[in-house]
Amino acid sequence: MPNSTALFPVVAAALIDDAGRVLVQQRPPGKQMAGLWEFPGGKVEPGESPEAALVRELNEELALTVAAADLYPVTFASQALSGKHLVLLLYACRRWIGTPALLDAVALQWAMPAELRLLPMPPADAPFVATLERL
Ligand SMILES: Nc1nc2c([nH]c(=O)n2[C@@H]2O[C@H](COP(=O)(O)OP(=O)(O)OP(=O)(O)O)[C@@H](O)[C@H]2O)c(=O)[nH]1
Repeated sequence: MPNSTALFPVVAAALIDDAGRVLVQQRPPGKQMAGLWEFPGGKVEPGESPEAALVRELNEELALTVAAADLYPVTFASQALSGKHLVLLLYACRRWIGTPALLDAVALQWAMPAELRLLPMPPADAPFVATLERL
């Protein structure tokens, strides 16, 4: 019989500014992977499309207004995480309304993709950095 592992869908955005920098945020204490730098995003709720989830998360976490049509699929990661199986979908986004606000994370920073290599990030994100460097 095949193993049944619950899929855990998560969406994340590489917000890219005019200088080619990408926004990352630092996870707060008390959350899983606290202190690590990640792409803004979060879990896809039941009944939600990935794009709708990311539009919602960017508004909840950063107070940004983003159109689903401005989210471009880039790549994904697939790995076991805490007894479930994480499927992490990365989108690129170059258009949004507003200025990123610190509503959920402890810190935000804009970094060139090559600079992301210096930041501690969740294991699933490491291949994303190489992909963003090639974008
Ligand atoms: N947002 C985000 N989550 C990531 C990334 N990489 C990665 O492994 N994850 C994992 O994906 C999961 C996302 O959960 P989350 O806690 O951010 O989601 P959420 O905002 O919906 O959570 P909450 O409602 O519990 O606060 C976490 O286990 C997180 O560690 C990433 O780059 N961005």
